[in-house]
Amino acid sequence: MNRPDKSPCALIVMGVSGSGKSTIATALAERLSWAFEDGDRFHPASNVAKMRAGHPLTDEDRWPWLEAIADEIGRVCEASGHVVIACSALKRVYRDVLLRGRHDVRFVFLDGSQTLIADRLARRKGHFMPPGLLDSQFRTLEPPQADERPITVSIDAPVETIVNNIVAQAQVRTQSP
Ligand SMILES: Nc1ncnc2c1ncn2[C@@H]1O[C@H](COP(=O)(O)OP(=O)(O)O)[C@@H](O)[C@H]1O
Ligand SMILES: O=C(O)[C@H](O)[C@@H](O)[C@H](O)[C@H](O)COP(=O)(O)O
Repeated sequence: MNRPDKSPCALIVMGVSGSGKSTIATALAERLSWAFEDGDRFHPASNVAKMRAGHPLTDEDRWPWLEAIADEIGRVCEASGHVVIACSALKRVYRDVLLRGRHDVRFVFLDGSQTLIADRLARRKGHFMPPGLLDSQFRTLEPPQADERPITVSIDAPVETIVNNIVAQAQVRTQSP
């Protein structure tokens, strides 16, 4: 018998660079009155320097980063808190590291074409991640499968519409608008 799904204590907004993770996660956290965490802050400086120099990360680069985010999820959830985290979580094995077997964490997959995302990245200012790494991001991306119970939303819409679509699927309590 499937274990009943607990209402989530954490939502991980995932997708390739430029898909809108930080933007959507911030707006979603505000709508839900949950905490927001940008997964980028858990990177060691060496990872940021590597990406800034135009080199994709390897699995070995990502394990400590993913474990640090999983630790934060555990801290928040064990304290009965709630958090929206922006984290690319490109591969299924990365998502397994983040979950640590929990049933009260769900992934929100920001789904969009490479063309649309490249256009948005071309206009983004002041971020360390070069648009030239987008090809590598899509090559690495393993879209979540049905058994991962993702909340999948198209990014080809205004931010508020995307947030509404997430809330409608996530079965979370919201502040009255
Ligand atoms: N729904 C949207 N419509 C239009 N522009 C968006 C939307 N979501 C994000 N953006 C813009 O796209 C760029 C990438 O968004 P960002 O949140 O930085 O993505 P990520 O955190 O996944 O790298 C930013 O310049 C942001 O302002
Ligand atoms: O390779 C990865 O696993 C991801 O790219 C990740 O390491 C990086 O933190 C973000 O992608 C930063 O860039 P964005 O904020 O543009 O996603």
